[in-house]
This record gives sequence, C-alpha cells and structure tokens, in this order.
Amino acid sequence: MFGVSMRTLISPSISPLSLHLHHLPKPSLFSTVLRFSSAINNNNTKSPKNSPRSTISTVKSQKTASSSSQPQSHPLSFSPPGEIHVVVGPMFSGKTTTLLRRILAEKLTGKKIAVIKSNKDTRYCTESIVTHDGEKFPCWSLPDLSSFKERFGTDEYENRLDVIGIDEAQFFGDLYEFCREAADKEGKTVIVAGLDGDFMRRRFGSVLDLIPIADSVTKLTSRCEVCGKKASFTMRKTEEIVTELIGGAEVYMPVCRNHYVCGQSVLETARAVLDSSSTKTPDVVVASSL
Ligand SMILES: Nc1ncnc2c1ncn2[C@@H]1O[C@H](COP(=O)(O)OP(=O)(O)O)[C@@H](O)[C@H]1O
Ligand SMILES: Cc1cn([C@H]2C[C@H](O)[C@@H](COP(=O)(O)O)O2)c(=O)[nH]c1=O
Ligand SMILES: [Zn+2]
Repeated sequence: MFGVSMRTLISPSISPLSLHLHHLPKPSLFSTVLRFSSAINNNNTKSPKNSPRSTISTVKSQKTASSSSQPQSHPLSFSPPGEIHVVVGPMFSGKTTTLLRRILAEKLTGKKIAVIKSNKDTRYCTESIVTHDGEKFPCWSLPDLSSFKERFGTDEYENRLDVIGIDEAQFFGDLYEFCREAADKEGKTVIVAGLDGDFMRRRFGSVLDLIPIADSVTKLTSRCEVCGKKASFTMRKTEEIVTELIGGAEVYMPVCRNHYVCGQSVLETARAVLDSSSTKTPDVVVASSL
C-alpha cells in the first residue's frame, strides 16, 4: 500500500529537478516580446545625438528610412525611458528652489531644458518662476500642459528637449496625462514641484496621482511660523474657503502639526463667527486676515 502511494506521488521518471522545472511558469508572450525587442535594440547602430527620442518620432523615422535605405528601427523597439521626479511640501518649504537647482544641474550637463508654471499664479512675474527668496528663472506660463508641445514647437520638443520642469503643479488639470506621456513615451525627464495638500490638508489637484508613476518623491518641510519646528502643512490665515486662492505670506503660513491642529480650531471658530455675523450684520465683516 505504502509502495503504491510512493510510486503514485513521485514517479521514478520525474526527478525532483524536472518536477521543479515542470512547475516553473512558462515565459509569457510579453517577456518573450520584450527580450526579442531589446535584442533588436542592442543590435541597432547607436542613434545620432539628435535622433528622435519619442515613439512617434521613431515611427516617423521609419517612414523616412524605408524610402531612403537608412538603418531601420524595429516597430517593437522602445524609445529611451524618461523619468518623473516629484517634489512636494507646504508653502515656503523650498519646492521652487529645489526645482530650480535640479533644472540648472541638468542644464550644466548639456541637457536641453524647459520650465512651465501655471498661469494662475500671477504673484511675482508671469514669465519666470520666482522663489520666495527672489531667485528667478524664465518659464512658460500656461493654462494647461497639453498646449505646451505645440507652443514649444513639436519638432523641437520631440527631438531636442530633454528635461521639463513643472512648478505650481497642483493647478494643472492634465498633469497626470502629460507627465505619463512625456516620461513613458517621449523619453523626457519631468521634474514636478507642487503642493501635495491644500490649506485643509486635502489632496491638491492631481499631484498625488503622480506617485505611482514617479521615480522619486521628495516631501520638503518649512519652519513653523509659531514655534520654529519642522512645518509640514500650510495654514490659511484668512476666512476664504475656496480651494484655489493665490497668495503668499499675507495669506498663508507654514505650520507644524501641533500648530496646524490648534490653529485650525481657532480659525474654524473665527470663520463660523464671521459667517454668522455676516448674515446678521454685514458691516461687521471688516478684517479678511485673522
Ligand atoms: N513666511 C515664510 N516662512 C518660511 N519661509 C519663507 C517665508 N517667506 C519667505 N521664505 C523663504 O522661502 C524660501 C523657500 O522658497 P520657495 O522655494 O519659493 O518655496 P516654495 O516653492 O516651497 O513655496 C525659504 O528658504 C525661505 O527663505
Ligand atoms: C495652501 C494653498 C495654496 N494655494 C496657492 C497659494 C500660492 O499661490 C500657491 C502655492 O505657492 P508655493 O509656490 O507653494 O508657495 O498655491 C491655494 O490656492 N490653495 C491652498 O489651499
Ligand atoms: Zn509649531
């Protein structure tokens, strides 16, 4: 009885090793295609410096190549991968400063760069990103990101632009689609700076949606304006409750958790008082700053 069950369980013709291999998953169609395609890529002659980097351009260059007997790229070949780096934090935490440093570092290595900021932010200057310390860098001030390629010049964008910096990212509705396309399909390095949370600590725009597709995420801190400890949040000092409200130190301050929580309850009470008094006696609402 024992012998029979042994024979049934481990057949002499199947060694432990072959049993093991038998249970290994077969290479998927996808991994076979990937290996095949990377072999083709490795065999390709190295592309010239200004060769098209995007998938769209690869298709274009194939068309040209077939008519002019130049080396052809295979339809399965991938364009060089891009990168997405996300820099978040409260106001005054150095997001724009960090973006500027990283962009300038890329420029120093010979990369072609461009910086975009939302045209909603009209605080300092429309043609530049400006840090709270007054450092400046020329930028494209745009209502959305989808219009950037055409404004920049499609050929210039596809063939020469390497690095794209985006400031005030929380204001761009098409942030996710733009960054994914630029990094996944067009080989761009995208450095994104923006607020992760608004004055209520709610997610702001689609900045957080980038995390799953990002290569790196950095959360910066500022100094709490009340106690000097690390500040991770932004407190709004006025009674306005709309999410988007452009402003600087006259409206916002960086605070630590403790002072955010204390401040929020004080502000909520004050806003409630202002609210009720404004319905009773409108003349009483005089101070916008609490
Ligand atoms: N009220 C303030 N609280 C903290 N830092 C401030 C304030 N006003 C100006 N700063 C300066 O802002 C700098 C950060 O500027 P910036 O890079 O523009 O920040 P962010 O883009 O995160 O708002 C800090 O290094 C600090 O010197
Ligand atoms: C918290 C918070 C901020 N904003 C606005 C205020 C500023 O114009 C920008 C943030 O600028 P920074 O470069 O990070 O200093 O966003 C807002 O509209 N709503 C908010 O809740
Ligand atoms: Zn504090």
